[in-house]
Amino acid sequence: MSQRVKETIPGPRGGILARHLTAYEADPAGFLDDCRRRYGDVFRFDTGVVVVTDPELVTEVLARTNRDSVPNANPLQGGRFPTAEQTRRWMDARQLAAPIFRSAALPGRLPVVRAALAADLDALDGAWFDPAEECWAICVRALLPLYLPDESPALVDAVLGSFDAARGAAEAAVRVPSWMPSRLRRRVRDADQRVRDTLSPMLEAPAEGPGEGPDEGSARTGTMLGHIRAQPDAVPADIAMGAMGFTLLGAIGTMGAAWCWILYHLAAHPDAARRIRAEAGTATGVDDDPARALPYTWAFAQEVLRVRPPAWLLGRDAVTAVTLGGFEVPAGTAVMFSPYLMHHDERWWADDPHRFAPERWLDGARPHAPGAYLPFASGPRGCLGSHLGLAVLALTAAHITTRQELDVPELESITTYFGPSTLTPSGMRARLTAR
Ligand code: HEM
Repeated sequence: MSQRVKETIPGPRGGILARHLTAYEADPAGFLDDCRRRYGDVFRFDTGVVVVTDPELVTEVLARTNRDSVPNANPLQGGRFPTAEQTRRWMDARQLAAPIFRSAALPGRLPVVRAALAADLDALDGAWFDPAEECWAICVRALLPLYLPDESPALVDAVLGSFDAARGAAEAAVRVPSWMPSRLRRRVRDADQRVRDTLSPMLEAPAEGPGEGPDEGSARTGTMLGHIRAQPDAVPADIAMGAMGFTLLGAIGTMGAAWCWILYHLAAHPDAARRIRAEAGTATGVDDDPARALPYTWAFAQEVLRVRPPAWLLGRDAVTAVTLGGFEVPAGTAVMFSPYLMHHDERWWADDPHRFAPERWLDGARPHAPGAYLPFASGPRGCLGSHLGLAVLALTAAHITTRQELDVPELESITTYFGPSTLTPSGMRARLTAR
């Protein structure tokens, strides 16, 4: 990499987007890939927006998050950067929540997740549904037993409401980032408040009953609520709220979208589905170590996240000027990167990245250049629940193939929607019927 700081980042004057919005919207990934071929691995995309497509540089940006960049500013907060104090408190909440999601903690937790998932999948029996509508609630209900000892329809509703409001606002923000209508802002704020109002009494109530006392707060088996209560020092309310509410909210969009793509690829690759069925039908120790007990199913989930990474476009906002690949990137620039693009770039993959091939993950060797597989991002703000997320996807594939028949008609007419926050299948109908 050249150490020389070049003066301008390549790309047309004034940026690409203003004059090519229609072409971009028609095929966002193809358009970005075309820019990459034309301008190189660092190109100027729009005023104040730079796209980076080299995995080494992307890894560098992600590793420096919280130091010289922050995750993209939220237009709902007027596009302001979080303050250093806000970031510090979120990192405290992350740290508090982390033991619940660690892979070593899965054996104690996976049975409840699996049971919740199975109940929802079985409840769909015989009905036609659009996975891109059902997936969010299914994921919240699958994760909720990790948070609370009892069911809480009120929290499920509040979390889904908040997620829905944020998603609606993200769609609108694509076109009106700087003057987000106040109606949308209010809707998001109200929905967010409902989550807080639902969670606050739970966090404030004295511990009582099974699953809530300090004994149940063990990092191995307890719920997030028990874990927070078991802390030796009282946890400040905003940090408890972050660990309880915002980790759950952070999971839904990506988990839900990935869940849809699992169904799609099971239907699109019947040979893979048969192999998963055979593996899951005889597997033992799934709750202890699903990656080891279900190696092919796990590889299938990894491959689904490769071909359809839900977070297909991510970014960081530079809070200080940075040098990237020899270019000077001024403070305030949004540095974007696309896991989707990197996952399909022949330069970074040992075998044809355009082929759906779970086997590429099986022989233990990494099938890609370092940093080229990023479904969970990386660095200090990477995904907190990556192992759990993969486990939920593998368990979904295992349950469906062993217990249900999956029908997805007209596969060829299903398209990929490159949304502002996630990648989802569009025009998909599915039916699960008990075997
Ligand atoms: C297959 C499922 C999942 C995928 C593909 C996924 C993907 C991601 C990605 C790409 C990010 C980084 C976003 C960025 O860099 O701006 C992220 C962040 C996050 N994820 Fe996941 N995720 C999944 C499941 C989960 C689960 C199960 C949880 C926990 C219950 C979770 C909790 C979080 C949280 C809290 C963050 C925010 C991290 C921060 O800002 O510090 N995710 N996820």
